[in-house]
Amino acid sequence: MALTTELGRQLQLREVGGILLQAATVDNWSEIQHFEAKPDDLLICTYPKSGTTWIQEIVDMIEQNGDVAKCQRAIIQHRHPFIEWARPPQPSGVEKANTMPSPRTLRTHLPTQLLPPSFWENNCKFLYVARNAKDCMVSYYHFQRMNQVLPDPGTWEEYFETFISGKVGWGSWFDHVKGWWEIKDRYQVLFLFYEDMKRVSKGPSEEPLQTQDPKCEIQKVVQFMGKSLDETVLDEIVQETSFEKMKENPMTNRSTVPKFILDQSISPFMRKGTVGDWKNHFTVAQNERFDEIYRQKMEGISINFCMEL
Ligand SMILES: Nc1ncnc2c1ncn2[C@@H]1O[C@H](COP(=O)(O)O)[C@@H](OP(=O)(O)O)[C@H]1O
Ligand SMILES: CCc1ccc(OS(=O)(=O)O)cc1
Repeated sequence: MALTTELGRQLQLREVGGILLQAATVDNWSEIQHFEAKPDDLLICTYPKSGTTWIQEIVDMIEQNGDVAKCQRAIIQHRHPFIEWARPPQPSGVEKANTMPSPRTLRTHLPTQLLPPSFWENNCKFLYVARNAKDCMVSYYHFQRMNQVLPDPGTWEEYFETFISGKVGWGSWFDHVKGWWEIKDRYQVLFLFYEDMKRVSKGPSEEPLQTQDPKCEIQKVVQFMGKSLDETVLDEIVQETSFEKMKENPMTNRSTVPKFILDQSISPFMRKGTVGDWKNHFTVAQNERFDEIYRQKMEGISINFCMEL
């Protein structure tokens, strides 16, 4: 039984263009590549574990003009079709998107080179959220521990090697972030950072004014979406999309996903939601090695990540 389970976990990822994806996604690749985007589509793009669920909830709250009850209409995974998602016999992400009325908000973890070409051809809006690589690695490690349909991550030391070699679902963090950063001025891209969304605003004596202050970043999203919201609605969105609220919200915390898929007794989906948890995982030697690899892989890229707040 243990062997079957282990084999089942190991067989879930296959490559397309050198990028590991879920096997069912690869089986459905032709349908995904032929997906017909529309000019008014908004695509939420992230590398896994970068705050996808958080930005989805923010976007939905904006779309619903801050109406909390409307955001409770469905679990977050069902509100924005995940275009490369396939798990037969459930409808695929493409099928869900095709039946959705416009204007549509969709989501993807695909790197730029694997995105269905129609998104570029239709000059769609892309909302990209990036998270620093070290916290992303930590979050992905715990996610693979609790996600029973993904490969077992092994020990932290083993996972460190797996992650830097890009042998994880959706490929290398470095290539993903670089790819989206490099196209951002040629297309309609709003490029946000998880760390900016978490930044605490300080008072005159450096005292924290709030536990979390993503209002400025939320305002950027509102403008990007071509909307305008009152200050009180913005404040409501800040409150409702805080880590603490979303951790308790069954529509966002994945508590409806069965334990044989996501075992939250191993690690909760809403785990810590902080910047800098990597310091509790990286050894000094791993940190030095990672920084050197980062320098090499991100050479010439003018992107700055905040590693602690
Ligand atoms: N409202 C929120 N504020 C801050 N972090 C959040 C959040 N909602 C989810 N997250 C964090 O985002 C990560 C999941 O990302 P994704 O949705 O892309 O899978 C998890 O990180 P941690 O594992 O570091 O806690 C999760 O806790
Ligand atoms: C292949 C790993 C993986 C990563 C993320 C997934 O979905 S979600 O972003 O948590 O909804 C699924 C599989």
